[in-house]
Amino acid sequence: MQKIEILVGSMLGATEYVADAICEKLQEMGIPNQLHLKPDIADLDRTALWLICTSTHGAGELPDNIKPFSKQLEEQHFPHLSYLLVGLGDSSYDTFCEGAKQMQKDMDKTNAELLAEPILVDVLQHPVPEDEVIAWFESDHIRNKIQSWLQR
Ligand SMILES: Cc1cc2nc3c(=O)[nH]c(=O)nc-3n(C[C@H](O)[C@H](O)[C@H](O)COP(=O)(O)O)c2cc1C
Repeated sequence: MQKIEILVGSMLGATEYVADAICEKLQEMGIPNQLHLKPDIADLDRTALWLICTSTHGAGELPDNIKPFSKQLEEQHFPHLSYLLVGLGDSSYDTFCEGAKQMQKDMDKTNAELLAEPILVDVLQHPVPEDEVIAWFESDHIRNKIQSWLQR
């Protein structure tokens, strides 16, 4: 069966909580999945759907644990790969969710297909970001996208 690879970029753990919540949801749905807390191209299944969850740190930078993966993407070509993107950030920074936006640019360059509009969660408005992300994940729009990907 098709699987979902969950890639996490997190500095302080908030995005990891979000990824854990998605993992639980996928378990309930009976969809095989794997969590990657230190994403590395060599460990990832390229036939899987990738769900990339990342926060932003520094001045609009990716978290340290996912920076090497972003670098690895420079040499990749993924014309058959699909992915979803979840960003966490704080709107008091003028570099709101730049990490997730950077990740989207990196993935775009590989020719991977972004399956749906990314969700960018403002932790200032939503102190429990996993609630927002799970609502997005369970929306008809995202469920339908995942179901049609699974049936490909
Ligand atoms: C030192 C520091 C720098 C940050 N810089 C940004 C930023 O440039 N843009 C943004 O949208 N959020 C920024 N944030 C907010 C984090 O992205 C937000 O708190 C997020 O929930 C952290 O998730 P994590 O615990 O998974 O790393 C920053 C937070 C800290 C502590």
